[in-house]
Amino acid sequence: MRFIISGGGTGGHIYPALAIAGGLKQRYPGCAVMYIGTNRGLESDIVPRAGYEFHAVRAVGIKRSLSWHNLKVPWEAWSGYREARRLVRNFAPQAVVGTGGYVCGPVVLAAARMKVPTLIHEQNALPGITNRILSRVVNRVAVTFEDALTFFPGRAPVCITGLPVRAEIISAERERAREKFGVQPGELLVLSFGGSQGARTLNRAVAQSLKYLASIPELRLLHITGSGQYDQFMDMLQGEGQGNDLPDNVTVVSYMYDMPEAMAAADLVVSRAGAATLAEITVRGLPALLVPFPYATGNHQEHNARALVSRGAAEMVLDADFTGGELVERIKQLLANRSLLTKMAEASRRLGRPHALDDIIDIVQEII
Ligand SMILES: CC(=O)N[C@H]1[C@@H](OP(=O)(O)OP(=O)(O)OC[C@H]2O[C@@H](n3ccc(=O)[nH]c3=O)[C@H](O)[C@@H]2O)O[C@H](CO)[C@@H](O)[C@@H]1O
Repeated sequence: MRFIISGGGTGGHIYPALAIAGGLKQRYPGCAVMYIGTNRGLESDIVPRAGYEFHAVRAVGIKRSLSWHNLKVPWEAWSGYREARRLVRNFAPQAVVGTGGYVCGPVVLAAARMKVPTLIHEQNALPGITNRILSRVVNRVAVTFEDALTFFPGRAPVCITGLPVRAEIISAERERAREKFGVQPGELLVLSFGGSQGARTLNRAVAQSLKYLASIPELRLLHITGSGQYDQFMDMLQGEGQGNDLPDNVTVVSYMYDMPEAMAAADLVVSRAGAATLAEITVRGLPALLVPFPYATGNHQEHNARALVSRGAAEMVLDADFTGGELVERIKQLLANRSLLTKMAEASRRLGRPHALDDIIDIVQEII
């Protein structure tokens, strides 16, 4: 068996692509997987490290504002398409899977026109432009959120599969994890973080409210600042009159390498609304307070957050309104209403899709 996977630009498209590549290797032992990306995207670094054969093609996105750059677009797009066509022809895959990002355009289009079975996976509740266009030519579309269905009214059948999460997110044991993070029986662990890079808005709100949060006896806080933002967070704490010594029930780290255990130990998550984060939260059945990153393309994080909020799994506060005072208010309300927290947890679990990867590979099996 031979498969081509394509998706790139940011980690948000690449990690699901790698998860799908891994799923194919498991389902079809000995299969060959080729990954097509661009030389500029993060994929040119991550994919070879993950041990996959990597090829680059040219791919361009149209700038939304008037720009000279747009004059180059037709030529670059045509060149990329021809490069992709050549790779598909020579590799002769049984199926091609795209996970979004500009580079998917030429690759999936070339495959579809050569009658190779194609599937695209969309991570967000508000689909990206490339996937929306490709949905007209592919055999199948897989989406993470039910809310994305309306954007794919074309002829290809659309399935809700969810987004594959790391196996450890599902398997991490809660009791062991709580012991590891020093959570005492009866304590409620709030896990706060701002996506893979951290988020200044969350850091500021946590710094502003730390004194109050630390004074709640049944609460324990695990806050992740983001790799580049730890020192800045500590400066913010100083500015709030909090010394460098953190209260006993507060732990602050710059990056959490062990997110599966942190999620397993948590009772409430405060975070941005990236698709991977939400897939992890819902697979673990955790209630969440979401603060969407307002500058994500098309404001898609707000759409992602609303997909959880509208089903009672989360509350949302917009970035502009998220202050220390607001965080305290929301946490106070949730602590005072444990039955609401339980209901949110149940709603979250109902949205979780622990079998996302299997379901996606099943679709690949169907189209070949
Ligand atoms: C800023 C931005 O535009 N982000 C987009 C990007 O998300 P991006 O991939 O940056 O962010 P996500 O929230 O989807 O994922 C963050 C990942 O990092 C992990 N993590 C985070 C912090 C930490 O300390 N340790 C750790 O392991 C989380 O567990 C999660 O797996 O692509 C997604 C899918 O297209 C989109 O939904 C997001 O909106």
